Amino acid sequence: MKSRAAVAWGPNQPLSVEEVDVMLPKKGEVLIKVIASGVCHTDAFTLSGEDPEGIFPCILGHEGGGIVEQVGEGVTSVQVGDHVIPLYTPECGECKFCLSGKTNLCQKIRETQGKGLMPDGTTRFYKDGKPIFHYMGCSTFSEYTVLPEISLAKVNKKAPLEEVCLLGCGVTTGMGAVMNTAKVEEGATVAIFGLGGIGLSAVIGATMAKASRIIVIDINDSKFELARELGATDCINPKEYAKPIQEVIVELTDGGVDYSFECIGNVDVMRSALECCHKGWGESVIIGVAGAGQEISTRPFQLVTGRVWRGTAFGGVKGRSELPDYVERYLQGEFKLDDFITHTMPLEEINESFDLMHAGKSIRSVIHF
Ligand SMILES: NC(=O)c1ccc[n+]([C@@H]2O[C@H](COP(=O)([O-])OP(=O)(O)OC[C@H]3O[C@@H](n4cnc5c(N)ncnc54)[C@H](O)[C@@H]3O)[C@@H](O)[C@H]2O)c1
Ligand SMILES: [Zn+2]
Ligand SMILES: [Zn+2]
Repeated sequence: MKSRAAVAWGPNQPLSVEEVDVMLPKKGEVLIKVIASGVCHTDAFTLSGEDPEGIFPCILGHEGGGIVEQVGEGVTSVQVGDHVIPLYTPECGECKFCLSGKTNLCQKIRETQGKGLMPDGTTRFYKDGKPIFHYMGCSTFSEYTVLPEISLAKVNKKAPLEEVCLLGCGVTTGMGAVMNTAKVEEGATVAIFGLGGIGLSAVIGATMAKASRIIVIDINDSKFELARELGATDCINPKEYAKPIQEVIVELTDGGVDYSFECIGNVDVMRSALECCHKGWGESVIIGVAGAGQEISTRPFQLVTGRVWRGTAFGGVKGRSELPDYVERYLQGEFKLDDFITHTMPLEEINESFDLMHAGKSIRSVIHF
């Protein structure tokens, strides 16, 4: 079938909105009509050519909300008309990782997904007979897209897909990192580096966890107003200090914070985030994705003296079994999503969303199909 899609023909080129052919879903696959998709920094990262897994041409987008249009052979967990959120971290429920109960990193289709292909090793997108690759198993910058059944979370139809699409990546990642990965407890002190969609969601998570102090750090002052509204208690711009920002935070907090979160993808900031943690117990969680080949460093003594360094993908959330509950909590008013949506636009204007992101003017742009 025909579909409008924003095709990334190569790194560092604007996306090209055109008509592509989408093949019908095969065994275990589902065709969905995408209603809305957020634009995440990870899309920009891949488009920049810095992502070692980036394969072109591809259709980017991984923060979507859609409606099941057609199911392939053997699909039983979703049916036509169901509202779904695509998952770049699937949940098969039967691989070693799913069965461990210790991680959300299902590996069932990892190999083919990383190559931009469906589990059978082929693609469902073509242009003039030429294959176009999938992206993160989602490719939500297309009006129609095909996903494996295990990569779909079925959610409450009452939730507006134009908003809960953000739960497909950014908001869940930030909130989950705080509540699931770090398990921030009431009264804890928290530092959050970077106030994009991820960092601001971490602020929401910290507020929900009743952290006593939420220190946010960004080089763009314009991010502070919303951060404060969401519960940040101290806003710090590192540009205003001559000394390393970790020293500033350690002084401010009588020895360091209980938890810190890096939501930028900058390895130097990752070091600051670890070193602003309290001796003996402080934990730092890396969320940001650094460029290919980059490495983190610190003095091992930082860890010997009790600090913990860890990372998280998709906030540690198991998509099929746990994401629907995030949607319910949103519907019950526990947190808002419209605060994050600074811009909406049709697919035809998608390149503008990348410009806004690079200029630091947006938190999230959402594409409406
Ligand atoms: N681990 C995961 O599962 C996961 C999921 C989604 C996104 N990510 C990654 O998280 C990161 C953040 O994504 P986003 O969409 O929120 O990005 P974004 O670009 O919207 O926000 C980044 C923020 O960091 C600030 N910043 C940049 N350099 C800084 C510095 N040196 N010190 C302080 N602040 C600085 C920017 O001003 C901006 O406000 C990206 O690296 C993205 O790839 C990870
Ligand atoms: Zn993302
Ligand atoms: Zn699995």
